Amino acid sequence: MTTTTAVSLMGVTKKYGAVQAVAGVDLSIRAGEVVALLGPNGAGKSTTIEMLLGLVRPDQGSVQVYGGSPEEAIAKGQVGVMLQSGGIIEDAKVGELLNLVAGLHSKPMPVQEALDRAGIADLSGRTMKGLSGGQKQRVRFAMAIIPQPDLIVLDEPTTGMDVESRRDFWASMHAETARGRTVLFATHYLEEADSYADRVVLMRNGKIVADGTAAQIKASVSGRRIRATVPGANVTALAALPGVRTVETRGDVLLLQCADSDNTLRYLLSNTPAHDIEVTSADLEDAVLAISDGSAFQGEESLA
Ligand SMILES: Nc1ncnc2c1ncn2[C@@H]1O[C@H](COP(=O)(O)OP(=O)(O)OP(=O)(O)O)[C@@H](O)[C@H]1O
Repeated sequence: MTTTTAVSLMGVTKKYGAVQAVAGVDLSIRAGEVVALLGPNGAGKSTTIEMLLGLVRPDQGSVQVYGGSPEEAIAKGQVGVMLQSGGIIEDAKVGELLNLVAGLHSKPMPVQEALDRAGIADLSGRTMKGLSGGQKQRVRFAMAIIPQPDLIVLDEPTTGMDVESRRDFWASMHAETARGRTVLFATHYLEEADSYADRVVLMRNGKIVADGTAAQIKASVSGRRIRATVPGANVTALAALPGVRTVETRGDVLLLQCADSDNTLRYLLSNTPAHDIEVTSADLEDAVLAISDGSAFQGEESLA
């Protein structure tokens, strides 16, 4: 069986004035994958997405979507897009806007179905400008799925949503991925990447610095976190212990990141009045922090 490549970026770069927004990205996404593009502000996520959609032309490199140009894939209705802003007529009613979008595509799903799938059937008669940020995001989601696309691209889709709306949104999204759609979404939320993506692509300074499952990325950061109450702790002495990466204090509570937790525990129990000790594995947040400050990997492509 051949696997279809949905997206292929090769050697893509983009500079804005002196800012190297994207500094050489290679990314291939197979049909059916759900990929999170994760990274801090200014990492180059939106620029990468804009190049993938043909909205921004790369300085160098090539972009292919389903084997053709992004423009061709979009014209064929293969790509549904949900960007952070734009695409909305503030004076239009939700239903009217969706009818307008449906009219632009050759095989749209019925507007009522898009409303239902986005969980906004009750908003059909409402004017866009009266909606909350989270409700507008759901309308954008409905607009993205109307063409019945093979690939859905979402740039920070849950910005402006509260926790419950985010959960509902991802439930709707899950129904789409269960239909076999390929999804690429940019996010700042680690738990979204962890919970909803098959694959996490971490960007920093315009480059991909890690690419793998959330579990692989977590595993790349060996070590443990120790939390303990240590009255009068000598932070300098603890920070100097072999295997201790960082020490944070919150009153008498210490948080230690350690490559060698056994050694650190032995020290704490023998040399300090430490109590209420908890030891936990590094989580995705630790991994991302470690990768982002460059301490986890020597090479850029360790997981790629
Ligand atoms: N149109 C533009 N003109 C000038 N600079 C830009 C433009 N778009 C992006 N940049 C710059 O390129 C860099 C990458 O920006 P980009 O928006 O791609 O990052 P991001 O990872 O999506 O960030 P965020 O999470 O804040 O949305 C930033 O330094 C940004 O200021």
